[in-house]
Amino acid sequence: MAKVLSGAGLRGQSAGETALCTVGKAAAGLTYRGYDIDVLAEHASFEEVAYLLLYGALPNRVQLQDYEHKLMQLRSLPEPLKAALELIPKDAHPMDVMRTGCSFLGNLEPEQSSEQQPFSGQLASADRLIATLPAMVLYWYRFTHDGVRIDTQNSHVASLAGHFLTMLHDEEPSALHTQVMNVSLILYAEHEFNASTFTARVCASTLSDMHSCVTGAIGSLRGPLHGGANEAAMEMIEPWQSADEAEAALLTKLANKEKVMGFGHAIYSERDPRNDIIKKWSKKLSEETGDDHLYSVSERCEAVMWREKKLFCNADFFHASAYRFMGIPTKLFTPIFVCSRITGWAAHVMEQRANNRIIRPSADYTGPDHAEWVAIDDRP
Ligand SMILES: CC(=O)SCCNC(=O)CCNC(=O)[C@H](O)C(C)(C)COP(=O)(O)OP(=O)(O)OC[C@H]1O[C@@H](n2cnc3c(N)ncnc32)[C@H](O)[C@@H]1OP(=O)(O)O
Ligand SMILES: O=C([O-])CC(=O)C(=O)O
Repeated sequence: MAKVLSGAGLRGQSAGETALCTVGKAAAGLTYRGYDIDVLAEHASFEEVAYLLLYGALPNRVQLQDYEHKLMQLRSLPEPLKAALELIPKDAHPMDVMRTGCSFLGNLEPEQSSEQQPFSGQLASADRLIATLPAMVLYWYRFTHDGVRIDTQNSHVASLAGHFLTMLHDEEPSALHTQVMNVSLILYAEHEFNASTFTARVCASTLSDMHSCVTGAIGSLRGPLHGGANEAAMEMIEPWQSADEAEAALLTKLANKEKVMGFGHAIYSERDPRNDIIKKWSKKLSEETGDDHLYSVSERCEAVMWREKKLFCNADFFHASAYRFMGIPTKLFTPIFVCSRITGWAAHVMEQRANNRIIRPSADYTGPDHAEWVAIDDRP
């Protein structure tokens, strides 16, 4: 399943060790701490997966209840953070809001660390970010778009999946929507040395703080070649009213050598194991909402891309339609990825710190051998 990897972008080079995740390994595929992604998506809650990644093992019933309770208690945003979020303009991108929110929280509640106990507060900071990142983006979104100041504590909704949708829609989601959101958060939680996680690890390797690592990672996730692809995929498919229209438009894109967002992967060669899972849920939501074209447009895109280019849907493509069926605005798609991947990022930061050496690769120099100094007045 893994590609033959070579060339630029550090592709195919091991940049360190991890016990958190396998991606594209023969006979292993995608696993979190040894647990298969299909099994986790079928049986686990996002909170269980977060606990597994951060605390090292699946929680028992009491540990899970305690953890859920703890995350619920941590949901409130400090007043100065709310005030800062209210200053961010409505047309800002929500990923930039999250980047600022994370960084601002780092000023208000810096990660605890001392000479005697370096990074003693790392788990507390990670849990606080898991609990507040959904609130940060939705507090800002609802304030700037709907003129309301939402209650981010939301103490009657236990799951983070339900909490997110409740803050967005002002009503508790259906069991189906809570389940799909829960699965989505599990699928996005962790993926080895992807670009944003590697950003976090590089930052951690300088012995920087958790909020700096996560702020940097949010910036890396934002781009359309990484997490931003779920939004770009939605923007692409949204105007297409039928599968035939989608096929014609896609063929034109390919003829023009355009990149098609939501397809291809740096590591997987034939399939992204997360796609089958989210695709199944997208289909279910399409049936539930009475959708008459978005799912069939998406399916046709998948067929055309495979037929023409042997390119397959990555995790992002069917997330686009699934989120749309749940009434989630496109610009909140990548922020949901953040709400999930914070678990993987924080686990990697802690893993890097536990066996650290500053990450500092070399470069192949391609500039001039020797340049003669020219006085400023003599320069062309
Ligand atoms: C959750 C995630 O972050 S998953 C990734 C989300 N990103 C996207 O969906 C963006 C679209 N996809 C891409 O840009 C790429 O497939 C990436 C960034 C994911 C991986 O990049 P790479 O590892 O460099 O891709 P790879 O080496 O397989 O590319 C091989 C060829 O296929 C082409 N290709 C790869 N993906 C696509 C695509 N989505 N559309 C069109 N052509 C593509 C490349 O342009 C390249 O062609 P070339 O050799 O003529 O230059
Ligand atoms: O692994 C990657 O390069 C990108 C990806 O799918 C992820 O981060 O989930």
